[in-house]
Amino acid sequence: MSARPDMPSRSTGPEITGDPFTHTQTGHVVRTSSRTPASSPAPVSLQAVTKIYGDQRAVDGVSFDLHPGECVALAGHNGAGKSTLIKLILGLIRADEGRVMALGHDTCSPAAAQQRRHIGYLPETVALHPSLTGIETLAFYAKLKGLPTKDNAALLSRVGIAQAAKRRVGGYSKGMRQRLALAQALLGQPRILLLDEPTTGLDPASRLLFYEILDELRSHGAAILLSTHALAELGSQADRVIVMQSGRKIADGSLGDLRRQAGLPVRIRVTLDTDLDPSVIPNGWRRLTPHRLECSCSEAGKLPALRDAQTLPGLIDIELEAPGLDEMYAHLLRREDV
Ligand SMILES: Nc1ncnc2c1ncn2[C@@H]1O[C@H](COP(=O)(O)OP(=O)(O)OP(=O)(O)O)[C@@H](O)[C@H]1O
Repeated sequence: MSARPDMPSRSTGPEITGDPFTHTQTGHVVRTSSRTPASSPAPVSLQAVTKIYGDQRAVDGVSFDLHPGECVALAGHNGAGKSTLIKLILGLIRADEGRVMALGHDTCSPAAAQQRRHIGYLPETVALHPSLTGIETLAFYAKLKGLPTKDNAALLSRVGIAQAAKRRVGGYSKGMRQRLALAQALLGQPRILLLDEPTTGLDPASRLLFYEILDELRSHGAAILLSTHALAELGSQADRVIVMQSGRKIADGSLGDLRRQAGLPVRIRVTLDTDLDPSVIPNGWRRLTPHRLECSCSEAGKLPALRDAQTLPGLIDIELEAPGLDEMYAHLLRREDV
């Protein structure tokens, strides 16, 4: 791959200052990630951005920054506004209100067009020409971006399809096409990478390779935004998760922040080797079977409940079940519906 161009010398996005909290429209507050330093320039900055189609607010007053080396997952149901946000950052569409900055320029300004070669984009639906070979496809995209083609063979190798470089794309499997599409997004080692549903159609091995590539790009300082429905899968790869609903940003924070904020119960289950007398079941516990008890408690109530569990006669096992990402995500969305 070619060397990464220099980062912009000054910040053009708003400084991250005193208030580390995101306030949602229903008054809920989520602490934002503390990982990103206030001094880093934000390669992407959205300020109160709205995009309207007819009477539909596809994106409604959304603000956030993406920092160098940061990977942010953009989650939300169908129609939440994820792809529209990505198109706004790419400068493919214009915001009706607010401002979208990428690499120091308003994305609708003529100067932004010069910067687009430093932005990698993997669209949700990948349309590759079936009669071109893999290496020809990359050469085509490199030319569009005004980049040299000398590193393209190495790039195909990086995404694991070097052996198919000279085969026509029409004969590629779905996973191979997705890998090739990822390779075109990586051309020129982008400083911003926008990935729309990137793991759709990838098998487990391809996913692992994809995560490995994400890590590598982050370590080179790329700012990555990836949209997903599969929060349980991709959320754990991200430094931060932004949850969208009906065009609005309803949560923004690390997974830990979101988990704490959702306040979902932790479940503790114990197995006993004796039939327990119901009169000795501690407060807050319920009997699942004569040998199994369960307690649902808050994070704060976890340790006291575990202490209770240890006093139970005939204890042979304790299982702890934290709320899953999908459960937390569903809870955040439900909460906003109220
Ligand atoms: N060009 C357009 N013309 C009219 N409405 C549009 C257009 N693009 C998007 N919308 C509407 O804006 C809303 C947000 O769409 P968007 O594609 O951003 O959602 P999404 O979160 O990416 O959904 P999905 O997960 O299904 O891809 C939807 O209601 C959609 O119908």
